[in-house]
Amino acid sequence: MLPLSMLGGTLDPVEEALSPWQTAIMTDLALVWFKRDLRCTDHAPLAAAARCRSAVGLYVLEDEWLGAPEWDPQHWEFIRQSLLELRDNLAARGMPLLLRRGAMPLVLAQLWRDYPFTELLSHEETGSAWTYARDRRVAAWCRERGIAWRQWPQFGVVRPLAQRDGWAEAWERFMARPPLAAVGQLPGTTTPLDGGDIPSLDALGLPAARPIPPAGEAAATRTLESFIAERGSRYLHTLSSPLLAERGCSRLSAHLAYGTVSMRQVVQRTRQRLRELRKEGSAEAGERARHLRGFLSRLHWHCHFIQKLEDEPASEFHNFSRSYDGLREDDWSEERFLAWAEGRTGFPFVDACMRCLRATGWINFRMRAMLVSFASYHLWLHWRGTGLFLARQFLDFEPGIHWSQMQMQSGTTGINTLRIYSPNKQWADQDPRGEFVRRWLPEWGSPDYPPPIVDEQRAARIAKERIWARRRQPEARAEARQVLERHGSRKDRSRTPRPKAQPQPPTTTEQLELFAGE
Ligand SMILES: Cc1cc2nc3c(=O)[nH]c(=O)nc-3n(C[C@H](O)[C@H](O)[C@H](O)COP(=O)(O)OP(=O)(O)OC[C@H]3O[C@@H](n4cnc5c(N)ncnc54)[C@H](O)[C@@H]3O)c2cc1C
Repeated sequence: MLPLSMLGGTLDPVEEALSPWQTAIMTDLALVWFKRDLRCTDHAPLAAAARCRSAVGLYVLEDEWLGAPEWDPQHWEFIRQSLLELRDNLAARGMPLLLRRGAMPLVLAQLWRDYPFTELLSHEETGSAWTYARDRRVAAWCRERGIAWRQWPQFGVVRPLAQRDGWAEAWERFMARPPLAAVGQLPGTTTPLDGGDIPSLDALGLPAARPIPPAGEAAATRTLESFIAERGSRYLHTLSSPLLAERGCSRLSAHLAYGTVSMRQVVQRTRQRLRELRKEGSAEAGERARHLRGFLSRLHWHCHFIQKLEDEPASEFHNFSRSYDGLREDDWSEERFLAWAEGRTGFPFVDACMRCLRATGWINFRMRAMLVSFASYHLWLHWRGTGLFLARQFLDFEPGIHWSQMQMQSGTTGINTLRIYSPNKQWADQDPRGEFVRRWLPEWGSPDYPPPIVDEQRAARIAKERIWARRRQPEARAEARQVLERHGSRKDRSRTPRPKAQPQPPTTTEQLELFAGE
């Protein structure tokens, strides 16, 4: 695999990613492999394909993905709708988009017989373990045939990253570069190739998906524009409430996860709006800008979290801090898990959040954190099992963010502030009139609604004691420093090394914020 990093420098990103000999052979047959980058704009592989003698697009519906434990029908439905639009957009530019189903690299081998491509062009992918393994197979297959596989980063994720220092500066350089305009004309091919159907779930014999929001590049642009122009004007005030966040958050996560918009487009559009607001100069403009700056910092987090999985792929399966191994592994209870997953724990706000998520495929950050905190602390369930279930519920499943967040909210990173959310305090804060609970939990207050599955105070206290027992150990403290060195944001670092007195566990179970500042 060629280590092509576009971070840094001032050249055109496509040229910059290619050495002179590579540029010289760009007159050959190219195959653009679309993965989680279903767009025409700011797409480096497509821009490179525009310079080739012939180019064809490919999307592979992989059997391995369909069988993965994190897969859900809604994921394919979003991709399918995006592909339908992408195929039209590429056809208008003269390039066919082929759809194939099967295993990689077998699909490539079959296609290569009819269309002997010399270049495979794609974005880098930081995905689940099976995608790393598949990419290694594809790389070997390409190498054996002398096919050049060129990959470009699509976020501010650096491959390979020697160390975290300087990462934020690299992110900034990447985001500051002008997005690549949508290519005007693509070379296409004269070889007759079967386009292949973009199959519905029904045609695949798979269960129907829950309703999803509009997919594709045009919908991503509309969503971004409505947020920047109007919906985001009170962003920070709406973030935490499941009632307000639905409209007040950007709702771009699925678009970012499937690449129907690039992170750089979102960052630059936000910055453009910030410049306009600065020119306006009014107090109202200043307030709007404050909210958009809060949004901008979350875009940075997106890549910060994905970088963790890029640097430590095993974090999908193992605790970031191995000192926490064995903490919950033997305590899985299918009964507690099902009560949580089906929204019948007897904690109305937890259950309403779960029902909302299951119906819509989305819920805001704070409620995701509360759902995981409740499962990991009060129900003492291991994050891997609950994380797979949530991955299926989230339309926006993004492995790098997901597994890092699952571990953060379960207290196994060793470096983050631990929060045990009190479900009842969250309810009082975020849904004081009970509107959200009534909407999603119609049986609440009736005899059909179950009593609490656990004693909240007691369960939180026991969880706290168990975590503290680990966290206090010298090995855990030593390991935390290593995790911080490898994965920590350098902003965190300025808060971290303060020598502190031995901390004492708090006595309240309200929104426990343990180890703040570690
Ligand atoms: C346990 C858990 C699992 C999560 N799993 C995912 C996931 O699989 N995919 C995913 O996209 N987000 C995940 N998040 C982060 C966050 O909840 C969602 O990104 C956000 O709710 C999506 O809605 P939005 O696009 O309207 O967000 P906005 O608030 O409008 O944020 C804009 C974008 O910034 C990024 N972002 C926002 N918050 C975070 C965060 N805390 N960490 C990293 N990036 C962030 C996302 O790309 C998001 O689309 C998870 C959070 C938790 C607590």
